[in-house]
Amino acid sequence: MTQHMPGGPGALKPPGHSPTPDPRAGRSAQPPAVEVTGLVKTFGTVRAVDGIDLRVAPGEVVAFLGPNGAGKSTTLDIILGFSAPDAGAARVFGLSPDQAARGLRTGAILQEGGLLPDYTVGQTIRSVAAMRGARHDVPAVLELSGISPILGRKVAKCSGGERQRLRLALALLGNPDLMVLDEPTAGMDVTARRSFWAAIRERAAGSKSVLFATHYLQEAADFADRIVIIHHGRIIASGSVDDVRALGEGTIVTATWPGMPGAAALDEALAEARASLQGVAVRGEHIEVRTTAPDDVARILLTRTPAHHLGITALSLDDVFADLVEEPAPVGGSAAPPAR
Ligand SMILES: Nc1ncnc2c1ncn2[C@@H]1O[C@H](COP(=O)(O)OP(=O)(O)OP(=O)(O)O)[C@@H](O)[C@H]1O
Repeated sequence: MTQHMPGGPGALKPPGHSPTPDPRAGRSAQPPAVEVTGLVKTFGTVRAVDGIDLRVAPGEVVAFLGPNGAGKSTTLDIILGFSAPDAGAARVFGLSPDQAARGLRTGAILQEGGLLPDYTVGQTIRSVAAMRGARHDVPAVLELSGISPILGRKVAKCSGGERQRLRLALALLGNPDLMVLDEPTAGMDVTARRSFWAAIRERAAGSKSVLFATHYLQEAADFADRIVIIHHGRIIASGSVDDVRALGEGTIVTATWPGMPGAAALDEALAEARASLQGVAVRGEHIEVRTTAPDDVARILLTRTPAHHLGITALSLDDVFADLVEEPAPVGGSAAPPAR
């Protein structure tokens, strides 16, 4: 299933160091923050990226979602100039990825590496700031990243979440126009994740572009203007959270069935609505039915079975994501087989 939908980019403001920003200029007047066309990258027999076209507008925040091995990091590495594609091209603000990186227009958080274990956090920040010509930005970045309390700590002694915070500080240095973040909050607890995104938001504030890969669907829903789903090296869906959610077919009906005798009883009760059923799950007395005819299922449950406490909810983003990447989509996470 391949679905593409128009994106919903955030408000456009000219990048901070545009020489003569023209307030009348529309988004089309500037080159896209990212423009990737026909990108292909293979590793031996693995086609990691298989023809990706992607555009990120100035000021747009885009989440890259996909299962393990989908090709997210490979694509981001090409956009950052760390590796070259076998076919296709990537441009960043109209420049080659290398030129954009050298001109300090991009900042990045990568999944691994890049930190020297014997340096302290403070030494790391100061030396990268010096390399990027961004010493003036250090106080603001310290404040934004909330890393001041651990400036004297050796990187080797930092927890996973603290290292991610340090990577955030490094990515922010020099106030780049595009931040490319590869699973930036992996290993962070919920509070740290929230303050991480608060810092990115404060820096980005509608004028910077952010392209981030994540496995947290809620994070994508909360922070991105647009979600791009990649699978087997191809984009299979792109749009706002609502656009992506709308790709899912069906509705979830939940209820409590006192003394539930087993899935066969539910199957039998719903025989009349069988054609509409996409999955059923029974956990103790709790039942969940995924269906394209929620009203019929609700009526049957309430009038012909002991079921009560009925609820009808839309599919979650997780359900839709699971459908799109063709993994089994058990209703409500149960391993019960579909009722069809
Ligand atoms: N340097 C490499 N050498 C060989 N194969 C590679 C290399 N880099 C990536 N791959 C393969 O390319 C495919 C895509 O990998 P990639 O890291 O881009 O996926 P991903 O979507 O970022 O996955 P994850 O969510 O697990 O980080 C995988 O099959 C991976 O094993």
